[in-house]
Amino acid sequence: MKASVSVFGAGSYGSALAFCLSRNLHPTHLWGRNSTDIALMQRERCNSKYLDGFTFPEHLAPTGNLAEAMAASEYLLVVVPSHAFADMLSAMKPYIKAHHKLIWASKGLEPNTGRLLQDVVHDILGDEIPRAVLSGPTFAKEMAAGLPTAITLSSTSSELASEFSQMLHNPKSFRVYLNDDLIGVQLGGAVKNVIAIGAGLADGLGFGANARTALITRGLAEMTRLGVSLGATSESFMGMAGLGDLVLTCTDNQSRNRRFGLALGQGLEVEAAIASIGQVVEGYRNTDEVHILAKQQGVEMPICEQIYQVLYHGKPAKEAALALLSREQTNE
Ligand SMILES: NC(=O)C1=CN([C@@H]2O[C@H](COP(=O)(O)OP(=O)(O)OC[C@H]3O[C@@H](n4cnc5c(N)ncnc54)[C@H](OP(=O)(O)O)[C@@H]3O)[C@@H](O)[C@H]2O)C=CC1
Ligand SMILES: O=C(CO)COP(=O)(O)O
Repeated sequence: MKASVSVFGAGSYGSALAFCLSRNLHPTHLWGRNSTDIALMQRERCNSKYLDGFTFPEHLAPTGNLAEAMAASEYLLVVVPSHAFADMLSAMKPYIKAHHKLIWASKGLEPNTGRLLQDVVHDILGDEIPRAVLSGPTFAKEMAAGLPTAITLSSTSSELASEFSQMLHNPKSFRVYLNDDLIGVQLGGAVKNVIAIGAGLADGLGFGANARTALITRGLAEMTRLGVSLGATSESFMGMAGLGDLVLTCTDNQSRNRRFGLALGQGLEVEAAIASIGQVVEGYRNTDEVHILAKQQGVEMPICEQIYQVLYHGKPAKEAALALLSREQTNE
């Protein structure tokens, strides 16, 4: 009998990861907070709200019962939006047992403080529970469809890294890379969301491939500077969770952050643009969080700063672009 996993967060990504695990024959419990949605998933064997058109594999069981999901598995995979991460851990805490291991795939930082999600785990669950983070260029729909995908797993426990990477790995479709730089892997997933908004904005304004590529390249430099200031290694940002995810989300319209930027560039107001996406747009909050963190660290992030000005202070996007172009010349 293969090890079972409980996935917390039945949105598009939680469901897609549950597909990968259950296809590998791991009994997979997909917990969601909305009992009506869960009942529908149990009846239809499909998450028509977030991942329509994909029939659940046999080993995937949706549940709305938190106690049951916690008791069913040793491996707990949290995939709620980052702003709900702390509440999710607090709800799970009363059911945590000594054998549990925690993995999260939420991309973002703590709202209002810009702290890494590892610090939220430390505050709520302490240091005993083995922990790992998943990040990388992985659109939910392509994973659910079983299309070839690679991801990064980072853990403080080599045992957990090895166990969970084997559980996810599928020789036909899913490749897992290990990276022991927990900080770099988490930070890449948050900052790329901000830059993807910028790439969408640039494209929405009708700027071309040159502008988009400049944003990706200089965005990578900003992400790396911030990460290194926090203790990450610069090499991590050249991997799946850095450059990989940055390129994916800046260049493909499956990205909700990019589509949000496109909508803004085409003239929609922030709230209307978010509403038009219909799923989580992590980068909106991440922009504020990265802004806080960059200030704290004394790290210059001109692209992120201009995106912050557009989203939170109503600066016209064209003015923001001009502010970037007219900066004093500098070395790469
Ligand atoms: N989708 C993707 O391709 C990828 C997503 N990610 C990351 O995964 C995380 C989740 O995103 P994703 O699944 O795409 O988002 P979706 O918008 O598709 O779904 C969000 C899910 O989270 C649930 N949720 C929201 N708030 C809470 C809460 N307080 N407690 C419990 N559940 C909650 C929602 O429930 P309800 O329906 O009731 O609101 C919904 O099921 C994000 O951090 C994202 O960056 C990472 C890689 C790829
Ligand atoms: O993180 C993602 C792919 O790796 C998903 O990106 P979006 O949240 O922009 O859709």
